[in-house]
Amino acid sequence: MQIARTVEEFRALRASVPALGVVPTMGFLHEGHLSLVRRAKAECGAAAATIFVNPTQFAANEDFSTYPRSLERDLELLRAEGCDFVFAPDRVEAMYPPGFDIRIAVGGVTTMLEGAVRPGHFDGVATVVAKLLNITQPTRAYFGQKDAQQCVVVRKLVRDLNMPTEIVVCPTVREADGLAMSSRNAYLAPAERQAATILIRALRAAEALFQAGEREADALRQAMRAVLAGEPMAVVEYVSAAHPESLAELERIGAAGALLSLAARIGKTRLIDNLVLPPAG
Ligand SMILES: Nc1ncnc2c1ncn2[C@@H]1O[C@H](COP(=O)(O)OP(=O)(O)OP(=O)(O)O)[C@@H](O)[C@H]1O
Ligand SMILES: CC(C)(CO)[C@@H](O)C(=O)[O-]
Ligand code: BAL
Repeated sequence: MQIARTVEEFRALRASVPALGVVPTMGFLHEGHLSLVRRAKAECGAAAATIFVNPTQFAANEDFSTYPRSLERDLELLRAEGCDFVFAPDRVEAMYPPGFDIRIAVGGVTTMLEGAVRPGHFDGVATVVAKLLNITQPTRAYFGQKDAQQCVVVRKLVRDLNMPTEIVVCPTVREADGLAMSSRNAYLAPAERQAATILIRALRAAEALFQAGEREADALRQAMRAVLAGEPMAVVEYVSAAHPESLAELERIGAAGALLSLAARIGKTRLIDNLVLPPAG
């Protein structure tokens, strides 16, 4: 596995393979990230991961400075997966040199859900993903369904800017008790870790209602809220039953299916999760 610490170093590595699958990450890797690397390697022949905790997607009150970091361990895990290349910029200035003055605002799909709670977050994500895709020039880039709105934003970014990379969205990898794997789970104290399963339990309650024939979106949102209310440690930020592409809140679940999603704080830790209700037929 070869490690590039600068854009120039990565470009030299990129030129050595015909096709490349790229997995953008912020590091502190877990099985969710590794599942993406495995798929990139299987589908493209060569795989690369990027590791960069991007300051521009964190608001001033968020956890940029405390975000967990573990480069040596991450590199070991990637090596064990047969990852070919890693782009891990050695300083923030490698991505944002003096005079850097561009922000990409993707528009409509960034205003709700995560975008409403984290203003400016998706400008930071879209800008850094555009840079990472330009730097790594992937045949395909792999993202996790856990960050569902991010997937919608990235697909739109690539489509609207005619970027020649195919975006692949991969299933959310979960712990045995259903908790979606996330680097931020490391913040949870043992009692909080237990309480955190309330997110997937709320989503599954709404999914079960849907499977039993319920099509009123309000009933599904209510079902999620009711389950979340049973966990005193959970402070709910939003629950949503939205159109899977426009992310607009639905009145009824129609032929397109729906994205059920939610965000809650457990103590100081902010967690998100979602489930997709499939399209009809
Ligand atoms: N449980 C998971 N299953 C599948 N993919 C995941 C999972 N968790 C994260 N990913 C994906 O890995 C990529 C990098 O995510 P990131 O480094 O932010 O990790 P994270 O665990 O989501 O961290 P955070 O705690 O910041 O949400 C993203 O495309 C993300 O959707
Ligand atoms: C896509 C990403 C690597 C951009 O910083 C980040 O938002 C993430 O890890 O999901
Ligand atoms: N996994 C999405 C990155 C973030 O929360 O900033």
